[in-house]
Parts: sequence; structure tokens; C-alpha cells
Amino acid sequence: MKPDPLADVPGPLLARWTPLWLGYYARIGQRFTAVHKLHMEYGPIVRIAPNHISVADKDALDLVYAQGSNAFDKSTFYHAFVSDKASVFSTTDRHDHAQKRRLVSNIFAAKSLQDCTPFIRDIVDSFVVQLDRLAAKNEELNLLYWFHFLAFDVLSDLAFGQRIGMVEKGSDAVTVQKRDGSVSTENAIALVDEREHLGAVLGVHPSFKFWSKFLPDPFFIQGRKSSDGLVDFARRQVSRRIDNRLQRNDILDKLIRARVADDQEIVGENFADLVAETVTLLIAGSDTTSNSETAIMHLLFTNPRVYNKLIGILEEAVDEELPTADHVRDIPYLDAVINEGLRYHATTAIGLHRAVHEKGAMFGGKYFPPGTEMSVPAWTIQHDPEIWGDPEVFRPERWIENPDLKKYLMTFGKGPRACLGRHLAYMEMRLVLSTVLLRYDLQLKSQVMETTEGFMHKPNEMFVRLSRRERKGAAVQAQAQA
Ligand code: HEM
Repeated sequence: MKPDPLADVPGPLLARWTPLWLGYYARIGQRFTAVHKLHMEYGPIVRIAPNHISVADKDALDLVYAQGSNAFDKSTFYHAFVSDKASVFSTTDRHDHAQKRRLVSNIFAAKSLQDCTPFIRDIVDSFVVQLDRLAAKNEELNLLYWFHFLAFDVLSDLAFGQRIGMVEKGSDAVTVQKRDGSVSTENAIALVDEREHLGAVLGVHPSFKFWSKFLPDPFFIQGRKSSDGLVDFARRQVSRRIDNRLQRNDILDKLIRARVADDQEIVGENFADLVAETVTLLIAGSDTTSNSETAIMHLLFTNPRVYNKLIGILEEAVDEELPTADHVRDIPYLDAVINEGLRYHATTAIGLHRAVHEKGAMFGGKYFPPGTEMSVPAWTIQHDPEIWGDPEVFRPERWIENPDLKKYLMTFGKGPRACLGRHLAYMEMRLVLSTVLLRYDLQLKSQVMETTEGFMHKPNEMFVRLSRRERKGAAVQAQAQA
């Protein structure tokens, strides 16, 4: 038998022999807490599966998520996120990724985002109409869901050229036409949740995809159905857009035009590629943003000092009844609150998997052979007292005192595969959070936010009662009266 090259890396006995240890915690949605506990027990380098090493050390970020020729590729974990075709997010091939990223990246440039602001503004306006109505009734509502409705409408508008209309309906029901022609109504939020969680479990080991078919756990059957449902939904939306030949300055238009500029016809493989990218954008850009907004809002309403300071700053900066993207583009304390919320809650909480390149790698005096999976656990890094001093305190000021801390925020990933949509996400979060904060008073039902984890780390709910708040300032009062 060949000697085990990772034999001297500590970790639980079960994880040394089988990927089931990690698979189990991924399945029950508690992987990041389980891995964090291992680091507390065994130290910064831990074996969490037979071929997977977790390194909870800030210096490992430059190794595992290196740029350029030293970059590690994404590992087989991401195969579990491929439906029909790999997308810019799920491809593990460096050259394929470079090509896909070239096609997608210009749509997230500053000018393109500027083009998207009118669509987002329009959806936020509908959101405000709905919340005003609910505030007038003083009924309890799940703000997490309303943030989801808003984020899905934004992404479907930008990615498909047609809003799902969740905000207007107050519901996430969507019509899905399957490949066999049958039509059903599904809940879009559940489709995304289930697909993402399934990927996070099956990705733990390449064999899981096969063996999971024999498990009686309905999680796997439902996850596969949701994954197919999302692809079918995207296929229908993209076909409709191409058939209608609608020209509109949005993401789908840019995706289509990038292919046409490359002399590609949107049929066959190209059509499937386009569908894969739109599914990715819908998943990557919707509940990631709304879960983050919910967590930040909860942190604000459980930290009155920060809330009062932010409200004062927003009142000064926004001289109209509702903020615009321009009002909130450059408010350092608002950005500090967002970064602190992303750090504290850790929307990305697990370590993102990479595979050691053909040269092998050294870290902490240990050698890791080519193909070893490595990850840096995001929650553990974002709560490391050595980096943050007081990590369990929600203190946005740290980001203004020390802008260098940004390199340890792992929410948007790191290196060549870092999030393409982060500027869009910041724009949306700034606008949505400032709108809700300035317009409403919130009463939280619970001071504790229960969460669960799929691929991302999500709040389970956030029930609140809303009431309209008085805006300060003469300019605003005059506007409101007019
Ligand atoms: C707060 C909101 C968001 C969070 C927390 C987030 C998080 C992430 C993370 C952690 C990654 C890296 C994943 C990995 O290495 O496995 C990623 C990649 C990606 N994200 Fe985001 N994201 C957000 C918003 C968005 C938005 C709004 C979009 C676009 C509409 C988007 C599009 C993408 C894409 C296309 C990738 C793949 C990039 C590549 O592999 O080259 N994300 N995101």
C-alpha cells in the first residue's frame, strides 16, 4: 500500500478514512461550525476529508487563492454545481474559465452597472409601495422574504430581461415548463436553496453524486428536481428573449451581444452556455445579496449605537425622500457597516475548495501533493482574534481605522475566481439598506437570528413589525409634502 502523504495532518479519525464525516455536516447545514470546532481542537491545519486539508491561517490565503501562474484551480467540488453545461462559476478548467470570464466580466464594469441602476430603482420603488402598505397594517412580516423578492426581481430583470414580479405579487411562485412540456408552479426561493445545498453536499466527494441516488433521503430527490426546475425556468426565459428580439440595456443583452460579436450563433451549445450563465447569475446574485441584507439589518437593530450613528449619517447624506444610488455610493460608514455585517455573519462561511497544482505546495512545514483539496475556512478567518482583536463585537469603525482588513474579508471569495458581481451587490445593498433604514422603524420579533448553511450561510427568517419613521430635514419634508 502507498504511504499516506497526509498522514501527519491531525483531524478526526473518521475524516481521515472517509468523506462521510464532511458530507454529514454539509448535509445537516453545519459544516462551518463543525470545521471551526476542529480548528479549535487540532490547530490551524486540519484534515477534514481523506484528500481535503482545511487551513485556518490568514497567510494561507495567498497560497490557496493565489493569482497568476501559481493559482490553484477549483476542485471537483464544483462539478456538483453543473447542470447541463458548466458556467463561469462551476467550470474547473482554467482556460475554459478565462474564456467564460472574458465574456461575462465586462457586464459588471462600472459603466454597465450604471446602465442597470434605472431597473433596480424601479424595483426598489415597488418594494417601498408594498412595505408602506404592510407598515400601515402594522402586521408582522418576514423581512427576509421581502429582501428575497426584491433581489430575485433585480436579478431576473437583469439576467432575463423580465422581472419575475415577486415584489408586486408578494410571492415567489414561478411557472416552470419542463422539457417534457408539462408545466408546474414552483417556489423560486426553495429551488435556489435546494439546488445550492445539494451542490454543497454532493461536491464533498465525486462518488456522492452516484451513491446519493440510492439513499432514501428526500433531500437528494428534491434537490435534483429543483436543479432541473431552475434550468428549465432559465431556458424558457432565454428562449423568449431571443424569440422576441427585444433590445434592452441589461445583462442578458450584453451576454447575447458578446457571443454575436464573437460570430457565435445562439443555438445548440451556445444556447446551452447562455442558459448556464443565466442560471449562475440568478443563483449567485439573488439570495446571496438578500441573505446578507437580512443579516446586516438584524445586526443593526441589535446594536443601537451603530444604528443611531448610521441613521444620523444617512439623514445628512440623503436630501430626498428616497435615496438614489448616487446618494449612497460613497458613504464610508455605510460601507463599513456592510463590511462588518458580511464579516460577522459570514454569508460565505465554509472554505472554498481548490486543488493543489502540479508543483505541489508547502505550508506550515508540511508538503501537500498535487491534487490535494485545500480550503481556508471563511468563518474561522473572519472571527480570528489575531486579525480582528475583538471579532465577536459588531464594530464597523474597524474598517475605517484599518482599510487593510479588507484582504481578510472572504465573503466574495479570493483570487482569480472571486465574485464578479460584488460591485452590483454593494450597489444593491447600499440602496436597499439605506431605503429601509430611512423610511421605517423596525421592531424585531427575536433578538437572536437562527441560521443554516447550504453553500452559503443564511438567516432562517427575520420577523418584524414595520412603521413609517419621520424623516428629519427641511428639504425632505418639503419633498414629501409636494
Ligand atoms: C452579497 C452578495 C454576494 C456574495 C456574498 C457573493 C459571493 C461569491 C463568492 C464567495 C464567490 C466565489 C465562489 C467560489 O470561489 O467558489 C462568488 C463568485 C461569483 N459571483 Fe458572487 N456573490 C454575491 C453577489 C453576486 C452578484 C450580485 C452576482 C451577479 C449578478 C454574482 C456573480 C458571481 C459570479 C458570476 C461568480 C463566479 C466568478 C468566477 O468563478 O469567475 N455574485 N460570489
